Amino acid sequence: MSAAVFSRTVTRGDDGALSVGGADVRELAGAHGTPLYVIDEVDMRARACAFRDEFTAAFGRHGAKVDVYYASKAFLSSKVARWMRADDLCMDVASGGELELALRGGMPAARIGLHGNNKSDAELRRALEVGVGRIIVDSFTEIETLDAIARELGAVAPVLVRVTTGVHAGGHEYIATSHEDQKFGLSLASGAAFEALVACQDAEGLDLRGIHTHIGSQILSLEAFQESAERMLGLRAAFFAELGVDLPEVDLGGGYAIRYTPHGEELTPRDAAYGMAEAVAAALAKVGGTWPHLSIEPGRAIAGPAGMTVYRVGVVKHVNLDEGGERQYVAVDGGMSDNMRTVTYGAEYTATVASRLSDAEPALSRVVGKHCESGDIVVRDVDLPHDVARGDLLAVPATGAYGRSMANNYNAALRPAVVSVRDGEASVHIRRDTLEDLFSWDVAPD
Ligand SMILES: Cc1ncc(COP(=O)(O)O)c(C=O)c1O
Ligand SMILES: N[C@@H](CCCC[NH3+])C(=O)O
Repeated sequence: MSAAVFSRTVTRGDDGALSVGGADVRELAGAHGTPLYVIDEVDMRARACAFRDEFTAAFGRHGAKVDVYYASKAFLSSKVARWMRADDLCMDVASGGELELALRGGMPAARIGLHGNNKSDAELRRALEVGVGRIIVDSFTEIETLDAIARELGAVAPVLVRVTTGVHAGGHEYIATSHEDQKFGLSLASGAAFEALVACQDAEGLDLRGIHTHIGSQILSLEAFQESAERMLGLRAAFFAELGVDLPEVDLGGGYAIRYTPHGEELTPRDAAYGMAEAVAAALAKVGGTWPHLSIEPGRAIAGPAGMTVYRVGVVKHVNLDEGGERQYVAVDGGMSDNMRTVTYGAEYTATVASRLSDAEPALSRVVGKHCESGDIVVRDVDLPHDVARGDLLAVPATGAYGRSMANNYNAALRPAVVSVRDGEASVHIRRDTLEDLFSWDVAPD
């Protein structure tokens, strides 16, 4: 078993079966069906608390405050919102739907930040009506629109301006978000970010609280975060120099890398916290300014390692390779409908037989789904025992983030359930789609 990749309560029993949170995966699969996303509650909440505590301690040494906003796009259910509220985190939502789920779970609106590069009028209005703590404005159009809606409602919208710092970082082009040529934010280099700050400062319906940046996702390098912190504080210092306004808040986004495979690497909350606190201290020493109230937005690093997907093996094929040798194709009962990350970003995962021990020879294997695409791959390369067979359970670790939240109904697939486990008890967060769900979306002919 790839112990380093599975969540902290995962163990393998004498009969070879995995258990998580004190529950046997065979029983979980029997009770809830497969594919099944299983969240280790202890692990996920420990990760959330580690970000909270390490950042509080690292920035506290400088007398500064930090809030941790869990980036709910990684995985959201109202139960998760309840955990985050109980563990004193705040929450980042990226749509009206995520906002409603966060509120449903009891997350106080004042602890919610609303993101989005193209928020609708209805989303902005709703955010103001419920009183979200911050709206991260992403364009001049949004600044104008939000100002108008706020004034119409007799409200003042607390805003941060999303800044594109030009730092290129992230595990894949599609998840890098702070280089110039992409859709998010307002450019630091072109002066658009500065101009947006002035526009927010001048708008009667807006209360300019500060600046935000998110450089990308699955980032290992502290240097990228350090560079972005320095550029952000430089912008804040320039704004102070020109307008005499000391922006109180700076949000440095999420993006901390996790380990997906035994040879993968991660950026731990501790290394991230102390690295970033030192970076902010160094930047302030260089560009000047008071310590702002900081915030960060980890998503993947809280939810990802805490989750696994349990599949049932259906068909196993052995295929000859051009270069010699063979590959074992292990087809499971899900695929690109429950894990879009392999096909979208070429993401790497690992897998293990979860229902028994095997002393068969390892075989070069590829775990594939049941969809009508040859790119429907869950795990591109992994050693699995040569006797893996129909009926076995397979567990793929580190699928807690961007698994269920990016799941889809391709080939009219029924999206899997999500359960969390703790002390042997399972709790359903999201139930499996049913045929009735499919029929309810389909408008049948008269
Ligand atoms: C604005 C913003 N904040 C936070 C995140 C969370 O990123 P991650 O899950 O990599 O921590 C994202 C997604 O990349 C994002 O777009
Ligand atoms: N969905 C992406 C991360 C992008 C997050 C949102 N900015 C992933 O699975 O890696």
